[in-house]
Amino acid sequence: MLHVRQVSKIYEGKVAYRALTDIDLTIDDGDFVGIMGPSGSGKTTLLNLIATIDEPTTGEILFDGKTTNKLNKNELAIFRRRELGFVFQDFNLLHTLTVEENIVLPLTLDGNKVSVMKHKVKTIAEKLGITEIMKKRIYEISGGQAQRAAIARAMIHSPKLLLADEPTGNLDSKSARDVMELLERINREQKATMMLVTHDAVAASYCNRVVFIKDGRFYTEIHRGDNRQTFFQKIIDTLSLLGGYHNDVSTIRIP
Ligand SMILES: Nc1ncnc2c1ncn2[C@@H]1O[C@H](COP(=O)(O)OP(=O)(O)OP(=O)(O)O)[C@@H](O)[C@H]1O
Repeated sequence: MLHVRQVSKIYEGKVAYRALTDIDLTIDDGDFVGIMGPSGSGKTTLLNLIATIDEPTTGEILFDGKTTNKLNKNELAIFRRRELGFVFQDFNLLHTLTVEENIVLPLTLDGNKVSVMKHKVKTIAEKLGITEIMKKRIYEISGGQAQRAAIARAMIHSPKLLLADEPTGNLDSKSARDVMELLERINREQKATMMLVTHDAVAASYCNRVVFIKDGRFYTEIHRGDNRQTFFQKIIDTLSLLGGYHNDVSTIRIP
């Protein structure tokens, strides 16, 4: 589905900064990929390039065979709205709207029929276990519920790829686990393809594989297999080899 080919990113400025160098990454349909690396290693840069929020300096990104960095502004807007779903650390929900209004927003923007929207909202709310909070406003719900609502909003148009940037970063460990279990279930049951950037080894252990980057370059990749506990341990071991993670390791959550 997604091919990142020899992608490099240099931020131009008074002093040019090379954030990514020769990154290759393939994401197949139904994959659940975690991206980890020390602070400043280029994770968000990579996510932004895949999300078409920013363009690579060299290299190309192919989505279903199409080079996304060659699309014009209009095509990009449609591509982002139809093919991608986004989940952020701070949820990015509109506080004065209800959960339901937030979730339906992407469909409203795309001019869907009211009856179709109602049906989709109901179905996704049931799937994500948030039916009882649909009429509440965002400031009335917990962080964990807000992230579920954000996932519902990101998934309502059945995107081909769901991108998440630190989706558990603002959650306590119980809510973080609930959110990751939810993402894992959506990945398994709906074969939804997902990529998430995280500092959290527990969150990463729910992925099928984790790609590590260091100083903007590919470092290594590990696969989950059957046992999440063993995978968690492998992630911790890789992070300690990677270095630059001292602060994070000291506050790491126990799975
Ligand atoms: N718009 C920009 N202009 C210049 N430099 C930038 C820009 N965005 C990011 N950088 C630099 O590129 C490097 C990679 O940043 P990036 O945000 O991708 O790292 P990260 O791995 O996501 O870090 P963190 O885990 O702290 O979020 C950093 O050194 C950052 O300062």
